[in-house]
Amino acid sequence: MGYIIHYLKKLYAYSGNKLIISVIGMVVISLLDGAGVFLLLPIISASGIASVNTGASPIAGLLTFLQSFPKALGLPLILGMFVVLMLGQNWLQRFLTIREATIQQKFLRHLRLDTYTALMQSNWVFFIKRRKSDLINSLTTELTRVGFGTTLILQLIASVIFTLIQIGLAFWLSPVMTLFVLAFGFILTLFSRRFIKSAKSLGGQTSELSQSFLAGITDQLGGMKDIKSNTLEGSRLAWFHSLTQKIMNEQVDYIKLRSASQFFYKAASALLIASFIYLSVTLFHTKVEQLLLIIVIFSRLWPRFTSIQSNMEQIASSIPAFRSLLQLQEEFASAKEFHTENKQDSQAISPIAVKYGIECRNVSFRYNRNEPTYALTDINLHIPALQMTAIVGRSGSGKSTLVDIIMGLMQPEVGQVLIDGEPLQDDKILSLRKSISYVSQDPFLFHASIRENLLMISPEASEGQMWEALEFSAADEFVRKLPQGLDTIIGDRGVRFSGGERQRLVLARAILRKPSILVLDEATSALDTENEAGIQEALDLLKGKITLVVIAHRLSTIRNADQVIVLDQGSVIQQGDYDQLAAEREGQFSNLLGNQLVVSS
Ligand SMILES: Nc1ncnc2c1ncn2[C@@H]1O[C@H](COP(=O)(O)OP(=O)(O)OP(=O)(O)O)[C@@H](O)[C@H]1O
Repeated sequence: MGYIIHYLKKLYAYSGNKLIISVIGMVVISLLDGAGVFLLLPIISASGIASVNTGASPIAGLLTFLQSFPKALGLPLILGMFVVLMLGQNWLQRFLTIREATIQQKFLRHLRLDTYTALMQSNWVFFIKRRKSDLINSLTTELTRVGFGTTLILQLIASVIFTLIQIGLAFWLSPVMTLFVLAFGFILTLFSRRFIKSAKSLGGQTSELSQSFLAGITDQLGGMKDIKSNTLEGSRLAWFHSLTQKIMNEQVDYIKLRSASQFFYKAASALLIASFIYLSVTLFHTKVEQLLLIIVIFSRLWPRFTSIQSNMEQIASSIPAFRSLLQLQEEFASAKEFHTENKQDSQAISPIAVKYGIECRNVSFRYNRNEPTYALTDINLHIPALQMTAIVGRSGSGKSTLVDIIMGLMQPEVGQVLIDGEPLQDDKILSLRKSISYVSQDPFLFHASIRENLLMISPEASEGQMWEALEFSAADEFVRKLPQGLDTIIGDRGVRFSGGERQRLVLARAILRKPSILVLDEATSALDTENEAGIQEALDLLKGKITLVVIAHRLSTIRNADQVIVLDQGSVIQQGDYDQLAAEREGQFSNLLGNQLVVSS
């Protein structure tokens, strides 16, 4: 329940007085509806269908007033009042429906924006610990369920207000009968708790199943080539069969539950009305006009009772979604990377110009603090400004982890990173990030044109600057050959281009930003030797102008590095320039070099 109250408070904080006005509108509608019911008596009386004793009725005054009119005028007058009342009520209802829908949609958008902004502001560690598909599920399915749940709560509030006002009117007419009906309603509520509990548990299953469904589908679409080439279709289909069966069963169970509760309520209502009329006539000797009004009120009220019950079941089933979204938002809050108050603040932070260099002092890092294995242990190194530093080592030796720490994407568990002697923290991280261009092992391109991909990183770039960047990364030739040139749309994750072409496009994008630090993590691994040599020459021209950090498996690409750092099992085992390390016969570097010469010969 706490989760729901949290979102209701958010809704109130967001929509404020608009929500209060809506609630007041609901009260007015309920009162108008009640007034319409009360008018039934004068209608019956004035039409002469039945003789109604008006003496005991709370609206006796109105009846006496109407009786002062000639008979021919009385009925049209009262019917006219009835029509005006109903029109007013329905107009107000329409107005409120649109208003509520607008509040709800705006709130849903606000929720989406809030959540997505928090996601964007979370640190990198948050993302490496989370399954991507779980995040997608939370941002789509769960968030929509929360939005829908909030709508249901508003409907519930409307129903409760309507019910309370109608009960008040009924109480005014006949306290004894009303208490009788309320006692009956109370007993039913006790039974309804069972239904609500089951609905909540089914809602939990919905969350789990939709999470597994999305995770599986995302995995399989990502690995389709492996599935096809290794004939794994059968086992994947078996998984799909079993999961869809569970989803189907869960949905059917939910419908069964809801229809069972609806049946229970409707059966109870038939029983109630029968015993109610029987008791009214035999025991309480209720007057005809009172009985008539109470029957009308309760026959309208009972469906509301049922809809309250149904709303509560639906809300209960969406509680797990409320819970998971709230937990996610709490995780976002604790993973917030920068505590700059607003966009202007973060825009005001300018890129850093590294003068002397970046230093790692006694840096150790573990991905999981509950496990003993360190990805980096006691790293001490210096990356001089405006020079090229290469990081090499066997697969899994910690190269990417080291670069992530240097870029401030992850914080060391022990030790610190210093930029020109100052610790890398808070605003400094953002400053550093603004001066870095990073190209990863798996280059990412947006599903947009080449031009848009380039402009995304440097909106001011001219056509000439874009071609210059493409020339730098040896991509100009193949882009020129494309019929649409710069306006060619890059397919999903760049599938329209080969791995090497993608790498070159991403490199062009990185260089277009005019970074003062360029970090290349296996950024040329998919290139042929000719293209790689071209890029090598271009990088050599950057020496002395920007700080270059290059991770490379292919050691030929780092021949001109000013400094080479060799990592092994998370520790620096060698450090020096290329020729010096190549000359250390016992060192791992000459070993790696020897292996590559054997492979390439
Ligand atoms: N997200 C992660 N969670 C847990 N452990 C990780 C994670 N990423 C990397 N590791 C572990 O940290 C160690 C260093 O990994 P890292 O990716 O830095 O190595 P690398 O030298 O860049 O490897 P490669 O050359 O294969 O890219 C490895 O043992 C790896 O299993």
